Amino acid sequence: SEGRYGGMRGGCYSLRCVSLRVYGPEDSQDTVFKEVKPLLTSLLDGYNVCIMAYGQTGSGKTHTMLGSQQLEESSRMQQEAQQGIIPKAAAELFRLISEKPAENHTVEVSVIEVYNNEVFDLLAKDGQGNGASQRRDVITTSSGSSQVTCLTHEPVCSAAEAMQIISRVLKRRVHCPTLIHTDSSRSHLVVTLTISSKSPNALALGETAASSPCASPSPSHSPCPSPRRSISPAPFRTKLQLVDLAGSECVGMSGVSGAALWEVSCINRSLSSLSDVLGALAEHRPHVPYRNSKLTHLLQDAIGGDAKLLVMLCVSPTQRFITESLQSLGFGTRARQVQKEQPRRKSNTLKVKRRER
Ligand SMILES: Nc1ncnc2c1ncn2[C@@H]1O[C@H](COP(=O)(O)OP(=O)(O)OP(=O)(O)O)[C@@H](O)[C@H]1O
Repeated sequence: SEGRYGGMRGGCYSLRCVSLRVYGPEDSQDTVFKEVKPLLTSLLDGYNVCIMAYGQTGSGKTHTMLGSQQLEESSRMQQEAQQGIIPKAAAELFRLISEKPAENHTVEVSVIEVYNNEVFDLLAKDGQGNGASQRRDVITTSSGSSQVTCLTHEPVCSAAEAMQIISRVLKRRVHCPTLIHTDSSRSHLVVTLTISSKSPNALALGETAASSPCASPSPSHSPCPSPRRSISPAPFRTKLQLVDLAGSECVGMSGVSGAALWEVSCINRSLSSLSDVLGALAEHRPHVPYRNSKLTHLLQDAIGGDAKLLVMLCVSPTQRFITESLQSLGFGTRARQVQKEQPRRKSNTLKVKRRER
């Protein structure tokens, strides 16, 4: 098979591993999504969920997470079949919500890019109200969780609306052609769907959700700089984090230079920090170096916290990339060695805390 992925169409060029399962080139996006789907039910049951795609540059992470973007002339059904995990998960989430009592759940979307070890809010607007990504800080709150300050959250009432917003800002994500991949993403992308669920018995202790975002369509912002404590009844919130990591790459093979070389070095360093964090968690080390990179600080709760985490490994089937493939499989092995604490239900957590008061 060919050694380059960039620009090739029609076939499948990656192996995608979900949990202990391996998907080959003949497996469709729908088949892969079937594995992911049951996790989404957990969101409405009160759990945080994170789905992350990891692999070398050009191995199919964006294809897996977002899907094919070159299908303008194909039918709606073909387009839907080619969608990746993000649009399919958004559709499934709203389908699940439609089965629940009306107006019990509201959804907000936020989109973050981690580029050159800086966090950018892709939904931010400038002083004139025009879309312009803004740099943000990641902080650790008093409860020990990580939070992006002043992050823009846009309320959405359907999967189509969520995808419209995401597609609009994806144009701002940094791309650069390399010898391996003509449209290579140079940043990590984190799309978050935050679900606020009404729970009449719950008292908010820390995070409070914006009230009925669809009734008031203006974007809200996360607390700036730290969350306020409230004792008024409030919905509990769960997060679906969908992460398309930038690809690990060997500088010699990608043939980049100048500013692009600095990008590669930032990508490789942040991915190696992610691997170090997994190593520290797997070995139960007392110190986990979350703060060694913005990426790991940002994803701290998903990697080491109480979220349900699914890592999708994208691996090239070609012999030319055997070293990179082994490195990716090593990353997957580390991820599997992490004994995460039992995922915690947000609704239960609030009720337990309430009883303790
Ligand atoms: N399973 C697949 N089926 C069909 N096409 C695929 C598949 N996996 C990857 N491709 C194609 O291969 C090319 C590279 O894939 P993609 O952009 O997803 O790589 P990537 O891992 O996100 O790369 P980078 O890290 O450099 O951004 C794209 O043209 C994509 O459509």
